Amino acid sequence: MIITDVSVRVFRHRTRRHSDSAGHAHPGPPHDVETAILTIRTEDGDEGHSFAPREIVRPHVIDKFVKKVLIGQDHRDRERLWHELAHWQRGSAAQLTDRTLAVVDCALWDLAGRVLGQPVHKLIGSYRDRVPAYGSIMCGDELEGGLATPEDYGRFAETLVKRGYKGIKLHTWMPPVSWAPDVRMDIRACAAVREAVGPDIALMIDAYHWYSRTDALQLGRGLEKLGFAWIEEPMDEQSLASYRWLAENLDIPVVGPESAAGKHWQRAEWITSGACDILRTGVNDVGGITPALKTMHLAEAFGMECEVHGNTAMNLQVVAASKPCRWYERGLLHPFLEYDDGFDYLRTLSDPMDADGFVQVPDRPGLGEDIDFEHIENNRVA
Ligand SMILES: O=C(O)[C@H](O)[C@@H](O)[C@@H](O)C(=O)NO
Ligand SMILES: [Mg+2]
Repeated sequence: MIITDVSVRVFRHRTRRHSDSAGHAHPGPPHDVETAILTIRTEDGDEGHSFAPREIVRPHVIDKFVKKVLIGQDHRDRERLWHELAHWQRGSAAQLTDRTLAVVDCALWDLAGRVLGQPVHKLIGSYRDRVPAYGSIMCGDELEGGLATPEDYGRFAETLVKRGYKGIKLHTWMPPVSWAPDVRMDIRACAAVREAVGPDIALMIDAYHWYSRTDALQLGRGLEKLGFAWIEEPMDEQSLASYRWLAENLDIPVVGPESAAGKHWQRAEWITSGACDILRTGVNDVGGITPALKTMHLAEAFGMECEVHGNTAMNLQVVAASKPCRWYERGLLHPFLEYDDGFDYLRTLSDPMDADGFVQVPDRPGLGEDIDFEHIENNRVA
């Protein structure tokens, strides 16, 4: 049970996803990227793993904070270890981020699942073994036949419905796209998708994240006419007052916060301030599975739904264990990319979706990732 080591391996893998200057993903030629795998090991030789960008688990962070809290401790004490690590954030000179808390917490949950031979959602106390997915489309671009026009979005949405999705979320155009942001273009893309898929598919938008209150209001009013299920992150989430104002002035549900700092404590403020109609959490956004579950319980206590940000095995485990959550966010998707090709360091998809739009939660132990350790060793860079 006692943790004896925390290690990081950095390896190279191929992808066609490229990040733009605002951090949003777009398709491009295949290229090599580096990813890290954090491993927590016990005296019994048991191991738990979780993936992260290499900077998130760089030696300074692992040696100065993570090892100090974890080494010599009982790996099953996730609640205490999470709080002890979180308390190091205040004095870390902003070096210990919620993302690092998340990768450590996920590796501890993975370890517990592997030791007991159970998927994480069964350890938590599962709610379901399969979850409905919405297709989360990448931000718009200026690629011929990509996501450059409202008609491109409409055509792609038709493809997603044929694939089985019963919900679709549009990330519309944002800088560095030369003419973005543009509320009218956002509404035109949403209208083209509604026209293409008909009234029975749930549609949502995740818009440019720095609109003014009046722009966000205009966008929301336009989406109400199209029967959209929610509007997400149309303004800077640091302004609670702006979201309270928007939620008061719109009928379409406002979802949030996704990127606002403060973990489940900040999400309590959004609920009590009336800043959202549907709450939002995400394992990487709030510091792990442990605080993501706390957020779910908050939402339930206030009679609210709570949607989970992002794909990946750890978010799927939270969705599977949570009644307040309606969807699994499967993406990001683009006409030029085949999402089901997965990653070359995982032997199988962590979130396989059937023709009816349901993702089957893997019954593999832990987070459920089918890790190809041979690929990792053969492509080690550190
Ligand atoms: O903002 C981003 O980097 C992406 O849009 C990403 O977070 C996306 O997954 C999202 O916002 N989903 O809700
Ligand atoms: Mg979002």
